Amino acid sequence: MTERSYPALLRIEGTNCTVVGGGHVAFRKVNSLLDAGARVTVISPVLANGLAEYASNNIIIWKEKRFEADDLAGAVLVIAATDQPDVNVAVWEAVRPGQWITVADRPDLSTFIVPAQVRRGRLLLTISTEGASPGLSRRIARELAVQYDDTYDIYTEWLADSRKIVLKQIDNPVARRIIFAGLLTDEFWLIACNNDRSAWDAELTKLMCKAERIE
Ligand SMILES: C[C@@]1(CC(=O)O)c2cc3[nH]c(cc4nc(cc5[nH]c(cc(n2)[C@H]1CCC(=O)O)[C@@](C)(CC(=O)O)[C@@H]5CCC(=O)O)C(CC(=O)O)=C4CCC(=O)O)c(CCC(=O)O)c3CC(=O)O
Ligand SMILES: NC(=O)C1=CN([C@@H]2O[C@H](COP(=O)(O)OP(=O)(O)OC[C@H]3O[C@@H](n4cnc5c(N)ncnc54)[C@H](O)[C@@H]3O)[C@@H](O)[C@H]2O)C=CC1
Repeated sequence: MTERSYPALLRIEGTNCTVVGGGHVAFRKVNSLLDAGARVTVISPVLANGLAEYASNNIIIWKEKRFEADDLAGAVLVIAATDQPDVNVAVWEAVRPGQWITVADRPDLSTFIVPAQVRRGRLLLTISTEGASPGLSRRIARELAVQYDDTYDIYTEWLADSRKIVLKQIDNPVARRIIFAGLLTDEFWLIACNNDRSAWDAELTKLMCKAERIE
Protein backbone atom coordinates (compact mmCIF):
# COMPACT_ATOMS: atom_id res chain seq x y z
CA MET A 1 0.00 0.00 0.00
CA THR A 2 1.30 3.47 -0.82
CA GLU A 3 2.01 5.58 2.23
CA ARG A 4 0.12 8.56 0.85
CA SER A 5 -3.57 8.56 1.64
CA TYR A 6 -6.34 10.69 0.18
CA PRO A 7 -7.73 12.88 2.96
CA ALA A 8 -11.53 13.11 3.02
CA LEU A 9 -14.33 13.65 5.54
CA LEU A 10 -16.86 10.84 5.51
CA ARG A 11 -20.55 11.60 5.87
CA ILE A 12 -21.71 8.50 7.75
CA GLU A 13 -24.75 9.75 9.63
CA GLY A 14 -27.34 6.94 9.80
CA THR A 15 -25.06 4.36 8.19
CA ASN A 16 -24.17 1.02 9.78
CA CYS A 17 -20.64 0.69 11.10
CA THR A 18 -19.28 -2.42 12.78
CA VAL A 19 -16.52 -2.56 15.37
CA VAL A 20 -15.08 -5.95 16.25
CA GLY A 21 -13.64 -6.02 19.78
CA GLY A 22 -14.88 -4.26 22.90
CA GLY A 23 -11.73 -2.91 24.58
CA HIS A 24 -10.30 0.57 25.02
CA VAL A 25 -9.26 1.01 21.40
CA ALA A 26 -12.75 -0.06 20.27
CA PHE A 27 -14.24 2.44 22.74
CA ARG A 28 -12.25 5.34 21.26
CA LYS A 29 -13.20 4.40 17.70
CA VAL A 30 -16.87 3.93 18.68
CA ASN A 31 -16.92 7.42 20.19
CA SER A 32 -15.80 9.07 16.97
CA LEU A 33 -18.28 7.00 14.94
CA LEU A 34 -21.12 8.02 17.28
CA ASP A 35 -20.02 11.67 17.04
CA ALA A 36 -20.54 11.39 13.30
CA GLY A 37 -24.04 9.98 13.81
CA ALA A 38 -23.31 6.40 12.71
CA ARG A 39 -25.34 3.39 13.86
CA VAL A 40 -22.70 1.33 15.60
CA THR A 41 -22.69 -2.42 16.16
CA VAL A 42 -20.01 -3.91 18.39
CA ILE A 43 -19.11 -7.59 18.12
CA SER A 44 -17.35 -8.85 21.25
CA PRO A 45 -17.90 -11.44 23.98
CA VAL A 46 -16.96 -8.81 26.58
CA LEU A 47 -17.29 -5.00 26.68
CA ALA A 48 -15.08 -2.47 28.50
CA ASN A 49 -16.89 -0.11 30.90
CA GLY A 50 -17.84 2.76 28.57
CA LEU A 51 -19.07 0.41 25.87
CA ALA A 52 -21.12 -1.64 28.35
CA GLU A 53 -22.87 1.58 29.36
CA TYR A 54 -23.60 2.44 25.71
CA ALA A 55 -25.00 -1.06 25.18
CA SER A 56 -27.30 -0.90 28.20
CA ASN A 57 -28.55 2.52 27.05
CA ASN A 58 -29.09 1.27 23.48
CA ILE A 59 -26.59 3.79 22.13
CA ILE A 60 -24.86 0.93 20.35
CA ILE A 61 -25.99 -2.53 19.29
CA TRP A 62 -23.97 -5.20 21.09
CA LYS A 63 -23.60 -8.68 19.68
CA GLU A 64 -22.27 -10.63 22.63
CA LYS A 65 -20.23 -13.16 20.68
CA ARG A 66 -16.93 -13.99 19.01
CA PHE A 67 -16.48 -12.66 15.50
CA GLU A 68 -17.84 -14.56 12.50
CA ALA A 69 -17.59 -13.47 8.87
CA ASP A 70 -21.31 -12.77 8.39
CA ASP A 71 -21.23 -10.22 11.24
CA LEU A 72 -20.07 -7.64 8.69
CA ALA A 73 -23.20 -7.81 6.50
CA GLY A 74 -24.51 -4.31 5.81
CA ALA A 75 -21.61 -2.41 7.36
CA VAL A 76 -20.17 0.54 5.46
CA LEU A 77 -17.15 0.95 7.73
CA VAL A 78 -15.50 -1.85 9.72
CA ILE A 79 -12.97 -1.55 12.52
CA ALA A 80 -11.10 -4.65 13.67
CA ALA A 81 -9.87 -3.88 17.18
CA THR A 82 -9.57 -7.15 19.05
CA ASP A 83 -6.39 -8.06 20.93
CA GLN A 84 -6.10 -11.21 18.80
CA PRO A 85 -4.01 -10.54 15.66
CA ASP A 86 -5.44 -13.60 13.87
CA VAL A 87 -9.02 -12.49 14.57
CA ASN A 88 -8.21 -9.00 13.23
CA VAL A 89 -6.87 -10.59 10.04
CA ALA A 90 -10.00 -12.78 9.79
CA VAL A 91 -12.11 -9.60 9.94
CA TRP A 92 -10.03 -8.11 7.13
CA GLU A 93 -10.53 -11.28 5.08
CA ALA A 94 -14.29 -11.11 5.58
CA VAL A 95 -14.58 -7.57 4.19
CA ARG A 96 -16.39 -7.38 0.85
CA PRO A 97 -15.90 -4.86 -1.99
CA GLY A 98 -17.39 -1.51 -0.98
CA GLN A 99 -16.65 -1.98 2.72
CA TRP A 100 -13.84 0.11 4.22
CA ILE A 101 -11.73 -1.25 7.05
CA THR A 102 -9.24 -0.19 9.71
CA VAL A 103 -7.31 -3.05 11.30
CA ALA A 104 -6.10 -1.60 14.59
CA ASP A 105 -2.80 -3.50 14.69
CA ARG A 106 -2.22 -3.73 10.90
CA PRO A 107 -2.02 -0.33 9.19
CA ASP A 108 -0.70 -2.17 6.12
CA LEU A 109 -4.09 -3.94 5.69
CA SER A 110 -6.27 -0.92 6.49
CA THR A 111 -8.13 0.86 3.69
CA PHE A 112 -8.73 3.91 5.89
CA ILE A 113 -6.89 5.46 8.83
CA VAL A 114 -8.47 7.30 11.73
CA PRO A 115 -6.72 10.63 12.35
CA ALA A 116 -6.44 12.48 15.64
CA GLN A 117 -8.99 15.31 15.73
CA VAL A 118 -9.90 18.61 17.28
CA ARG A 119 -13.49 19.71 16.78
CA ARG A 120 -14.74 23.24 17.33
CA GLY A 121 -18.29 23.25 16.08
CA ARG A 122 -18.01 23.05 12.32
CA LEU A 123 -14.25 23.53 12.36
CA LEU A 124 -12.64 20.10 12.27
CA LEU A 125 -8.86 19.77 12.43
CA THR A 126 -7.51 16.31 11.66
CA ILE A 127 -3.94 15.17 12.05
CA SER A 128 -2.36 12.00 10.77
CA THR A 129 1.09 10.52 10.36
CA GLU A 130 -0.43 7.71 8.26
CA GLY A 131 0.51 5.26 10.98
CA ALA A 132 4.11 6.43 11.47
CA SER A 133 3.47 7.74 14.98
CA PRO A 134 -0.10 7.93 16.34
CA GLY A 135 1.42 9.47 19.48
CA LEU A 136 2.76 12.39 17.44
CA SER A 137 -0.68 12.95 15.89
CA ARG A 138 -2.13 13.00 19.37
CA ARG A 139 0.48 15.46 20.63
CA ILE A 140 -0.06 17.83 17.71
CA ALA A 141 -3.83 17.61 18.21
CA ARG A 142 -3.38 18.65 21.85
CA GLU A 143 -1.22 21.60 20.77
CA LEU A 144 -3.75 22.71 18.15
CA ALA A 145 -6.56 22.36 20.70
CA VAL A 146 -4.90 25.13 22.72
CA GLN A 147 -4.30 27.39 19.73
CA TYR A 148 -7.79 26.81 18.27
CA ASP A 149 -9.86 27.07 21.42
CA ASP A 150 -13.64 27.14 21.87
CA THR A 151 -13.92 30.65 20.41
CA TYR A 152 -13.46 29.06 16.99
CA ASP A 153 -16.84 27.37 17.32
CA ILE A 154 -18.70 30.69 17.28
CA TYR A 155 -16.25 32.29 14.84
CA THR A 156 -16.73 29.47 12.31
CA GLU A 157 -20.51 29.59 12.73
CA TRP A 158 -20.66 33.35 12.21
CA LEU A 159 -18.34 33.12 9.20
CA ALA A 160 -20.74 30.57 7.73
CA ASP A 161 -23.74 32.87 8.33
CA SER A 162 -21.91 35.84 6.83
CA ARG A 163 -20.74 33.85 3.84
CA LYS A 164 -24.34 32.94 2.99
CA ILE A 165 -25.34 36.60 3.16
CA VAL A 166 -22.41 37.71 1.00
CA LEU A 167 -23.03 35.01 -1.62
CA LYS A 168 -26.66 36.09 -1.82
CA GLN A 169 -26.18 39.85 -1.85
CA ILE A 170 -22.84 40.47 -3.55
CA ASP A 171 -22.40 39.39 -7.17
CA ASN A 172 -19.02 40.87 -7.91
CA PRO A 173 -16.34 38.22 -7.28
CA VAL A 174 -13.68 40.84 -6.46
CA ALA A 175 -15.91 42.44 -3.84
CA ARG A 176 -16.71 39.00 -2.41
CA ARG A 177 -13.03 38.20 -2.10
CA ILE A 178 -12.37 41.48 -0.27
CA ILE A 179 -15.19 40.75 2.17
CA PHE A 180 -14.14 37.17 2.82
CA ALA A 181 -10.57 38.33 3.47
CA GLY A 182 -11.88 41.06 5.80
CA LEU A 183 -13.88 38.53 7.81
CA LEU A 184 -10.69 36.57 8.45
CA THR A 185 -8.86 39.48 10.09
CA ASP A 186 -8.25 39.72 13.83
CA GLU A 187 -10.93 42.39 14.06
CA PHE A 188 -13.74 39.93 13.32
CA TRP A 189 -12.13 37.13 15.28
CA LEU A 190 -11.96 39.37 18.37
CA ILE A 191 -15.61 40.33 17.99
CA ALA A 192 -16.48 36.61 17.90
CA CYS A 193 -14.30 36.03 20.99
CA ASN A 194 -16.40 38.66 22.77
CA ASN A 195 -19.55 36.90 21.55
CA ASP A 196 -20.83 40.30 20.32
CA ARG A 197 -23.17 39.44 17.46
CA SER A 198 -24.52 42.96 16.98
CA ALA A 199 -20.97 44.35 16.59
CA TRP A 200 -20.29 41.55 14.10
CA ASP A 201 -23.36 42.39 12.02
CA ALA A 202 -22.53 46.13 12.09
CA GLU A 203 -18.93 45.51 10.95
CA LEU A 204 -20.12 43.11 8.26
CA THR A 205 -22.51 45.74 6.89
CA LYS A 206 -19.66 48.29 6.84
CA LEU A 207 -17.35 45.85 5.12
CA MET A 208 -19.99 45.03 2.49
CA CYS A 209 -20.68 48.72 1.78
CA LYS A 210 -16.97 49.43 1.43
CA ALA A 211 -16.42 46.48 -0.89
CA GLU A 212 -19.44 47.40 -3.03
CA ARG A 213 -17.97 50.89 -3.56
CA ILE A 214 -14.92 49.20 -5.09
CA GLU A 215 -17.18 47.42 -7.64
C1 LIG B 1 -2.66 3.39 11.79
C2 LIG B 1 -3.64 3.73 12.92
C3 LIG B 1 -4.85 2.89 12.57
C4 LIG B 1 -6.16 3.43 13.09
O1 LIG B 1 -6.47 3.08 14.20
O2 LIG B 1 -6.82 4.14 12.32
C5 LIG B 1 -3.12 3.40 14.30
C6 LIG B 1 -2.37 2.29 14.57
C7 LIG B 1 -1.74 1.97 15.81
N1 LIG B 1 -1.82 2.73 16.95
C8 LIG B 1 -1.03 2.17 17.92
C9 LIG B 1 -0.81 2.69 19.20
C10 LIG B 1 -1.40 3.84 19.77
N2 LIG B 1 -2.38 4.62 19.19
C11 LIG B 1 -2.71 5.62 20.03
C12 LIG B 1 -3.69 6.61 19.78
C13 LIG B 1 -4.35 6.87 18.62
N3 LIG B 1 -4.23 6.16 17.46
C14 LIG B 1 -4.90 6.75 16.47
C15 LIG B 1 -4.88 6.35 15.13
C16 LIG B 1 -4.15 5.33 14.56
N4 LIG B 1 -3.52 4.34 15.22
C17 LIG B 1 -3.97 5.22 13.07
C18 LIG B 1 -2.80 6.09 12.63
C19 LIG B 1 -3.06 7.56 12.82
C20 LIG B 1 -1.86 8.42 12.63
O3 LIG B 1 -0.77 7.98 12.32
O4 LIG B 1 -2.02 9.60 12.79
C21 LIG B 1 -5.55 8.03 16.93
C22 LIG B 1 -4.77 9.20 16.29
C23 LIG B 1 -6.99 8.20 16.52
C24 LIG B 1 -7.98 7.26 17.16
O5 LIG B 1 -7.66 6.13 17.50
O6 LIG B 1 -9.11 7.72 17.29
C25 LIG B 1 -5.38 7.94 18.47
C26 LIG B 1 -5.01 9.24 19.21
C27 LIG B 1 -6.25 10.09 19.39
C28 LIG B 1 -6.11 11.14 20.46
O7 LIG B 1 -6.00 10.80 21.64
O8 LIG B 1 -6.16 12.33 20.09
C29 LIG B 1 -1.91 5.51 21.20
C30 LIG B 1 -1.96 6.47 22.36
C31 LIG B 1 -3.00 6.05 23.38
O9 LIG B 1 -3.67 5.02 23.21
O10 LIG B 1 -3.05 6.74 24.40
C32 LIG B 1 -1.11 4.38 21.06
C33 LIG B 1 -0.06 3.84 22.04
C34 LIG B 1 1.25 4.62 21.85
C35 LIG B 1 1.96 4.30 20.55
O11 LIG B 1 2.18 3.12 20.26
O12 LIG B 1 2.28 5.27 19.82
C36 LIG B 1 -0.48 0.97 17.40
C37 LIG B 1 0.45 0.06 18.15
C38 LIG B 1 -0.39 -0.96 18.96
C39 LIG B 1 0.48 -1.90 19.76
O13 LIG B 1 1.62 -1.58 20.05
O14 LIG B 1 -0.04 -2.99 20.06
C40 LIG B 1 -0.94 0.83 16.09
C41 LIG B 1 -0.65 -0.28 15.13
C42 LIG B 1 0.70 -0.12 14.50
O15 LIG B 1 1.36 0.90 14.60
O16 LIG B 1 1.12 -1.12 13.88
N1 LIG C 1 -5.13 1.62 16.26
C1 LIG C 1 -5.02 2.10 17.45
O1 LIG C 1 -5.40 3.23 17.72
C2 LIG C 1 -4.43 1.25 18.52
C3 LIG C 1 -4.37 -0.10 18.34
N2 LIG C 1 -3.92 -0.92 19.32
C4 LIG C 1 -4.10 -2.37 19.04
O2 LIG C 1 -5.54 -2.57 19.19
C5 LIG C 1 -5.83 -3.87 19.67
C6 LIG C 1 -6.84 -3.85 20.83
O3 LIG C 1 -6.31 -3.15 21.92
P1 LIG C 1 -7.18 -2.90 23.25
O4 LIG C 1 -8.48 -2.30 22.91
O5 LIG C 1 -6.27 -2.21 24.18
O6 LIG C 1 -7.39 -4.41 23.75
P2 LIG C 1 -8.36 -4.94 24.92
O7 LIG C 1 -7.69 -6.15 25.49
O8 LIG C 1 -8.78 -3.82 25.82
O9 LIG C 1 -9.66 -5.41 24.14
C7 LIG C 1 -9.68 -6.48 23.30
C8 LIG C 1 -11.12 -6.79 22.98
O10 LIG C 1 -11.19 -7.77 21.94
C9 LIG C 1 -12.26 -8.64 22.24
N3 LIG C 1 -12.08 -9.91 21.53
C10 LIG C 1 -11.13 -10.86 21.73
N4 LIG C 1 -11.35 -11.90 20.89
C11 LIG C 1 -12.45 -11.60 20.14
C12 LIG C 1 -13.16 -12.27 19.12
N5 LIG C 1 -12.78 -13.48 18.66
N6 LIG C 1 -14.24 -11.67 18.58
C13 LIG C 1 -14.64 -10.46 19.02
N7 LIG C 1 -14.00 -9.78 19.99
C14 LIG C 1 -12.92 -10.33 20.55
C15 LIG C 1 -12.21 -8.79 23.74
O11 LIG C 1 -13.46 -9.24 24.23
C16 LIG C 1 -11.90 -7.37 24.16
O12 LIG C 1 -13.11 -6.64 24.31
C17 LIG C 1 -4.49 -4.48 20.00
O13 LIG C 1 -4.19 -5.34 18.90
C18 LIG C 1 -3.50 -3.35 20.03
O14 LIG C 1 -2.26 -3.79 19.52
C19 LIG C 1 -3.51 -0.43 20.52
C20 LIG C 1 -3.51 0.92 20.76
C21 LIG C 1 -4.00 1.86 19.76
